[in-house]
Amino acid sequence: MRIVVSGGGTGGHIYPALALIREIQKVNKDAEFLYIGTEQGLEGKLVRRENIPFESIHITGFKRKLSFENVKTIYRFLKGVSRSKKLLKEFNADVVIGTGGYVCGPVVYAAAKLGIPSIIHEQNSIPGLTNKFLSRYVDKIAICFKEAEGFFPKEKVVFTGNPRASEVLNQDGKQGRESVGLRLDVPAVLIFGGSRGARPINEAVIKSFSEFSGKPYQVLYVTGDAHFDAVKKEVELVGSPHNVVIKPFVHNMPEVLAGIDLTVARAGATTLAELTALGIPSILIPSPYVTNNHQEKNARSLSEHGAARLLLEKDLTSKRLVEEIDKIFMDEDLLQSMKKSAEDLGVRDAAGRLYQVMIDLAN
Ligand SMILES: CC(=O)N[C@H]1[C@@H](OP(=O)(O)OP(=O)(O)OC[C@H]2O[C@@H](n3ccc(=O)[nH]c3=O)[C@H](O)[C@@H]2O)O[C@H](CO)[C@@H](O)[C@@H]1O
Repeated sequence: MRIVVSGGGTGGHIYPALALIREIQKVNKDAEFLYIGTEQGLEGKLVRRENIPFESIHITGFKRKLSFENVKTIYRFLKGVSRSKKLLKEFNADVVIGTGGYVCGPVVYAAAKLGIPSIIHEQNSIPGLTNKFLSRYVDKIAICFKEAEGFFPKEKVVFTGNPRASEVLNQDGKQGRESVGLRLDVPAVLIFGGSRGARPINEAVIKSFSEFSGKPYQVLYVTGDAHFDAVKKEVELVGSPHNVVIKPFVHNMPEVLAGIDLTVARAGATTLAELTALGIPSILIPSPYVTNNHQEKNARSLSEHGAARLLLEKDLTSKRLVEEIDKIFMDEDLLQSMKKSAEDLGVRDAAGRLYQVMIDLAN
């Protein structure tokens, strides 16, 4: 099968695409892949690291306000469609899947216009602009939250879950801990703000450093690549406790997650798919800066089930952050019940389900 995958901008769209590719490679040695992304997004870097054939197109997103930029965006979209058509024909694609981000717009639209079977994968509980637009043209829409169903034509929707949930399974947590310098004998909390890091979380974490120093747990704090230098400067001023490990980005997240007892994170949909697949309790601080506040809705679907505790950014202080972590670590019953509730929500066979949708369509 010749498969074109497109998805970009942030890790939340790219990691599900990569997970899907890796899972298909395991079961179908003859499958061939072409990834179409942009040069500006994280995908150029992440996909090339995996030695997957990569082609790029130039595209930007629509501004919600009326502006001349939107005229340029329409022009880039049309140019992107024509380049995508050329790439799809040259590659002779059997099926095309978009996992989100602006770049999927022209690629998946071009596939639909050429009559190539097409799918979009919506990770979130509320879809973004690109997927809403594409839903009119594609053959199937794979979703990860039941709440997303109502936004799409009913007959096209299929619940698959997020392929990243399958990829994080069966990893070696001991190796994960050792790879980032965490001790093996003390509980560990991972704190990170999505694939790009989040300044409000960074600010609260740095202010918590003095409190962390006496705690019976250790902290793996991932700042996000772009924030690392600024954080390092501030940390030099306040000093870093011996039980806090600081990293700009973690490339082996599946392995690291396998060694983690509790997570503090934004509520990006792919992160949530990983946490539920592994049954990791979490404190979720949804980003209020995303379309239709979709992260809060993502987060509530876990917190209402007892799998996570919700901490809104407006209530985030260093004191509250440490209190929330302590509350869970000091109460073994709470920790275990959150673990179990998270596990109940995991869709661990998501990659296989999504691949099956692709096979059915291509045939
Ligand atoms: C600001 C924004 O628009 N965020 C969106 C983006 O989030 P974002 O890109 O942050 O996506 P997620 O939180 O869903 O996923 C992050 C991914 O990056 C990985 N990771 C993260 C940090 C790190 O150091 N190493 C690493 O590998 C995580 O394990 C996960 O696989 O896409 C998500 C999925 O559509 C959306 O729900 C989010 O609202």
